[in-house]
Amino acid sequence: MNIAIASDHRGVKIKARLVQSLTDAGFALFDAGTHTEESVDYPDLAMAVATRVSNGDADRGILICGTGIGMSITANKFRAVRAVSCYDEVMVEISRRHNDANVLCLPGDMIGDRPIDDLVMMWLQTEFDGGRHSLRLEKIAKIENEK
Ligand SMILES: O=C(CO)[C@H](O)[C@H](O)[C@H](O)COP(=O)(O)O
Repeated sequence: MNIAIASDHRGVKIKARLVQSLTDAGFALFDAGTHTEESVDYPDLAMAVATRVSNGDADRGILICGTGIGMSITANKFRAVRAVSCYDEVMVEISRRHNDANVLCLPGDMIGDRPIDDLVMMWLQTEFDGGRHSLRLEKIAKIENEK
């Protein structure tokens, strides 16, 4: 699985930890930055990841800002991107099983030093349920195509 990852200055430490653990776990990662705590604008980083997910260069995207909200607002502007902003276990799992979410946006300010690897791994490994949920995703795609 190819994963594109990026953060703004508020998520840069968590991104560094995730890059290490996901690489150790054998995932192919494209790290779009940022690499320092110097202030940057989250739309630039979200665009770098969402473009790759949208055009198929990445299977999944992971974005981290202070809340995850700015990243998800931006990423959802891109065709075929289904970005979710959550880090509670149930929400993360359902975002895969029901919504086939392909971009996970995490809140760096709330995570702090807490371990996040298991949650991200669960998101990466949980399959989409399909069935009735596929029909709903088709409706979302139709809205996107008719815009
Ligand atoms: O997009 C956000 C809020 O929804 C993120 O939390 C950003 O990281 C935040 O807005 C950046 O704010 P800063 O004061 O410039 O660090």
